[in-house]
Amino acid sequence: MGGGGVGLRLARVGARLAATAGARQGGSGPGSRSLSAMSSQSHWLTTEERTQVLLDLKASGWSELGERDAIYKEFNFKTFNQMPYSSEDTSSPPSPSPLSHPHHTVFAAFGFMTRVALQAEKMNHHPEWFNVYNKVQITLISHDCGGLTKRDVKLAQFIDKAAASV
Ligand SMILES: C[C@H](O)[C@H](O)[C@H]1CNC2=NC(N)=NC(=O)C2=N1
Repeated sequence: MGGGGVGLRLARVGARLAATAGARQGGSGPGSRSLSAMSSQSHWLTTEERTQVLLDLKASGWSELGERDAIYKEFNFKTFNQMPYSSEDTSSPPSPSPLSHPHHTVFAAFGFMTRVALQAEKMNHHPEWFNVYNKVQITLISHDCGGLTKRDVKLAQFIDKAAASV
């Protein structure tokens, strides 16, 4: 997918300028930026940072969404990472073996999503995602900023690590 087009780029620049203008306002009376605006502003990427991280993220399978300033990636799990019986259980595994069970991929996707969900809670930054069986589609965007920020990059990097360790 392309870079989002001129309209989106202009919207992004507009959002940044608005954030900067808010920051310049300062003060504590009405019209000054809120605490959340202050913290979200610090999450914006510089143009240089953005170029570099997007290169890295695209190399690992993320793409920019056309309609919003967000990134997207689809994960398909094939490996089995979670036994549907206790690992302490010394009895023989259920038959047929979970390794050959068509649903083993569902457990892998669940394990992955659980890790990501815990990290998202820790960061107070949450993915938009869709899961069916072994497929997980993820969109990352900072809703409060209306675009891609450092928080999305950090979460994307965590997600890639979590997927690799399933
Ligand atoms: C109230 C709460 O802090 C906010 O809704 C947080 C939660 N998680 C979030 N996640 C994302 N991706 N964007 C946000 O703006 C966001 N805001």
